[in-house]
Amino acid sequence: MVVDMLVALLLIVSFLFLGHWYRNRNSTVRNWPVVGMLPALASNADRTLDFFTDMLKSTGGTFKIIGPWFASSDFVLTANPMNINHVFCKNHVNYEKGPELRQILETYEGIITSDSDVWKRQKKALLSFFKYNKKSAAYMDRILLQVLEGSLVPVLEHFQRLGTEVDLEDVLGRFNYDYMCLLGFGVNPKTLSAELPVVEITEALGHIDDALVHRRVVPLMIWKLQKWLQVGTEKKLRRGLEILDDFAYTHISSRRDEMRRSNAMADDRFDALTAFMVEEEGSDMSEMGKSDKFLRDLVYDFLTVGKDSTTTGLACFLWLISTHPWVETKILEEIKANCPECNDGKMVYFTPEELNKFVYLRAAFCETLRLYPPVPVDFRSSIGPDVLPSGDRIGPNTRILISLYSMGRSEDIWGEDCMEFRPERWISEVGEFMHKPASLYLPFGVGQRACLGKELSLKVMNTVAINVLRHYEVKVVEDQKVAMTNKVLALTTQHGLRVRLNKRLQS
Ligand code: HEM
Repeated sequence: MVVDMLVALLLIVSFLFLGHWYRNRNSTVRNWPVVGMLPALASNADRTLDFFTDMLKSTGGTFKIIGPWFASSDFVLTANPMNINHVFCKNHVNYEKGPELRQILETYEGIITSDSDVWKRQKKALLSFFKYNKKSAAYMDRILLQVLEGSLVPVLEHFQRLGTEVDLEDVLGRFNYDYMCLLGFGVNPKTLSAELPVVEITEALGHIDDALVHRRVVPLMIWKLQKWLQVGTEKKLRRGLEILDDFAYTHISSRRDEMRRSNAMADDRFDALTAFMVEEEGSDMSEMGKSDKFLRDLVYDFLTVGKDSTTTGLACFLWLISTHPWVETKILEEIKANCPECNDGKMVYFTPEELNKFVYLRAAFCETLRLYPPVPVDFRSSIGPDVLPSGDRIGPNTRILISLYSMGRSEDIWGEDCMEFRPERWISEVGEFMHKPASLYLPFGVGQRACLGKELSLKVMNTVAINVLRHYEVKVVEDQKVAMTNKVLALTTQHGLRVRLNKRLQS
């Protein structure tokens, strides 16, 4: 009797298994019973972005990833321009960041993860700062020159004189951090100095990032258990958040004190925190908008949102230029043509209009961000059911991953040479810059949730690039193989960008 039951059970299991195999026999990625596509995802964990790109290539641009049944982690992956336009623009009301992302960040409600009213309030506050008026534009320019002349140049000079190698990504990260602190709270923490000191707050931000990536990839119950036990990345996260809170609240209260004392915003003071506090006064912001927690979340945005993206953009640009000498030659010619008087060794600075004259430089940056978008994958979650232009059906509460990385490497969009770094693809026969439609090229996102710091970061990246390239030849050290992390949240190099700097002879 028992044997009969076992045989029957075996037959049923075999039948189900064969049925499952038959249904999935043509699938690009094997979908196993119980564990779904987890084995394929796990075996490609060190090349997730490239794995996504390969899959999307062989499936026409949209693909459903099935996670283990116990983890409810299925998602739709797409790099189809029409789907992206649909999700970001046409039917954006049906797609939000979703509760899952917020659960990962817990008490922090930064603009990147917020939705509905919280997002509206944060966007209003940030726009009040980013909408350029003369005062804010002058402040942004002044602090950019301050960090460039006061920190970046002396540090690069130091390493050039010593002739030793330096991790340029680390240097650029510190540069951007100091700049963002000045922009965000009017304080220069001077993390960029020749000693490259260990800085508690940036270390804490690193630990927070690691833990958030961990929470994103492991099932919810695993990280909740680790949190409860206070082990691994969860332990570091807790400490990191304490340091961050301390940092943010100290700045908020000292700024409130300053404002109470002076009762006005000094003309030379146009950091975001001060701007938000001024905006608070008598504004229609709710009590929540006026709270210290709201300001803390905005401080967190400033410390995280743009700093790493700008660093990655610049580091990848300088790496690609150093490995494509013919591109470097053209950029140097363009710099010389546009500022013939720039031979005195001083920093040069350009307005956005003047930067438009640097057609080849602009093309080289577009090409860099095409191949290495600092935000490689964007997330959305559906509210109700929908049908994508590709014909794929979307259920309610479905996670959608939009691979900007795969889009930038799509043969259908960029042609057979899509993997080549070729700035010329952005320049017309008459030498003019050729724009690409926002539905095909969107390293800064598109639609309602597009990047608010795009203009600012382009200005910073172009200004730094021009000044570094004018003064130094950047040589990647021979034994370093530069590779990207392939993580979906943010692109960075795996082992930094170790370079030597040779002084350029001014001609
Ligand atoms: C190379 C540099 C940068 C890149 C590639 C980049 C890219 C992006 C992308 C793709 C998004 C859209 C995210 C989404 O749709 O979910 C975004 C959003 C955002 N970015 Fe950037 N960013 C950069 C620099 C900056 C800087 C320097 C700042 C601020 C100083 C900034 C502020 C923001 C903000 C506030 C949002 C949120 C907009 C919203 O959700 O309404 N970004 N960025």
